[in-house]
Amino acid sequence: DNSEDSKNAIPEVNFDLEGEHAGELPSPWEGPSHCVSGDHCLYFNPEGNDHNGQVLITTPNYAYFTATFPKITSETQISPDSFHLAPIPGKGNGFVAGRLIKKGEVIMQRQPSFLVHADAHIDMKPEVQEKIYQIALSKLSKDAQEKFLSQFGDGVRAKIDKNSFRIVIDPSGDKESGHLGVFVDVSGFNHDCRPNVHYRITNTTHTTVAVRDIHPGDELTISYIYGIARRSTRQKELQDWGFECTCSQCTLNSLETAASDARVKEIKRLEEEIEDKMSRRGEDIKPEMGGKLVDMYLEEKLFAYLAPTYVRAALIYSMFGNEAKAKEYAEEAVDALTREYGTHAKDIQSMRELAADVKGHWSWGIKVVSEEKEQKTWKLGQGKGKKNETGEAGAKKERKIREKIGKKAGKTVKEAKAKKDEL
Ligand SMILES: C[S@@+](CC[C@H](N)C(=O)[O-])C[C@H]1O[C@@H](n2cnc3c(N)ncnc32)[C@H](O)[C@@H]1O
Repeated sequence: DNSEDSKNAIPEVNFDLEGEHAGELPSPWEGPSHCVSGDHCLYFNPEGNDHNGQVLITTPNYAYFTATFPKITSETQISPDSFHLAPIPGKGNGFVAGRLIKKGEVIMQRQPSFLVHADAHIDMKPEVQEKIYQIALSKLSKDAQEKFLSQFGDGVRAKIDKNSFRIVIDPSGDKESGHLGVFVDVSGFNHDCRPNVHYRITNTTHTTVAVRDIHPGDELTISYIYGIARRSTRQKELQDWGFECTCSQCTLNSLETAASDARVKEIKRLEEEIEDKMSRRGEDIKPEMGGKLVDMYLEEKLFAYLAPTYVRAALIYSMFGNEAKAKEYAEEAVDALTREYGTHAKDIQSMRELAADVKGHWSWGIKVVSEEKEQKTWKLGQGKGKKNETGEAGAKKERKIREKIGKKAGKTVKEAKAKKDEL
């Protein structure tokens, strides 16, 4: 039917970039070549991904952002023959370790082969979408096309649904800038609620890192969801992927499941309590609270989410003047921040300084000092019946510091929580 065809045809237009970044798309990015509804056009980088090509379906401004992102080159990845794709009972294929992969090793770093603005993926008319997706795919190398088509899912759209990662393109975090990125080599990772591999996305670079030692024959897994949740919540979230999770944590017996759910609940309760106390000048905070939280994370095998917990524990122990524990947790924090957020993680410099010189850190002993001061104030108050100014000024200073810590710890936790939006 000709009229249907013309309705669905994608116009071949010579689209002049409009708006803020008109005409600025840096080489070797090409485009736009095909434009569809809502300003969404096709862009292409033939040199991307080792000359296998990268396609992008988005608006001119997001195309500009994406094309200007620097590539991460500082981290190395393990050799590709350290793991291989193999059938995994009940899960299709998955990655299996061929040698011992040590905690902290970077498994792989990739750029997306296919990147589409989430609105375009959701709203585009199916017939038009199928056509522009086919045109986009045809621009990639034969090898990349084969890898794309061998991914799980029926048809291009379903493959994007089941294999893409959510990427926020605008550095300011604007939600409108959500894109779906398909990394053909990353698609082999199956899900586990207690994964041994953590992934992070910086700009558009996808990095996977081992969060514990992975032994030969073990499957390499990532978590598709935010894992610090009770089993029923996790299962519900995984319904979007169309499978019932049978990971080690989801198949615990009923007693063990109850214990795990209770621990998750207690972790959340304690985190809220610490945050609350920190925002109120650390009132009633106990030095062991930070350590207890770390222990519960480890017991619950939450190895992919340790960084904010170690940061908080290190700061609390330092505040209470426990040099050995502050140093121990600060060192763990540096490693965990590197794994989970990369070498430029917020807090990493502060944790390095704390580990290197606990007593020189701004947090050192502030809780001890304030308690001594409080006592002094109390004694003076008893004797003379009036307020002690030094004590008040000290308390004011401490309140400021405490607010700073509260914000710091709170922010890192929120960042971890934001993870659940990914994938
Ligand atoms: C990104 S793909 C992972 C690779 C896939 N197994 C394959 O053979 O290509 C995602 C799909 O793998 C399957 N899968 C992933 N994790 C699973 C799990 N824990 N249990 C069962 N199926 C899983 C689901 O069908 C899911 O939609």
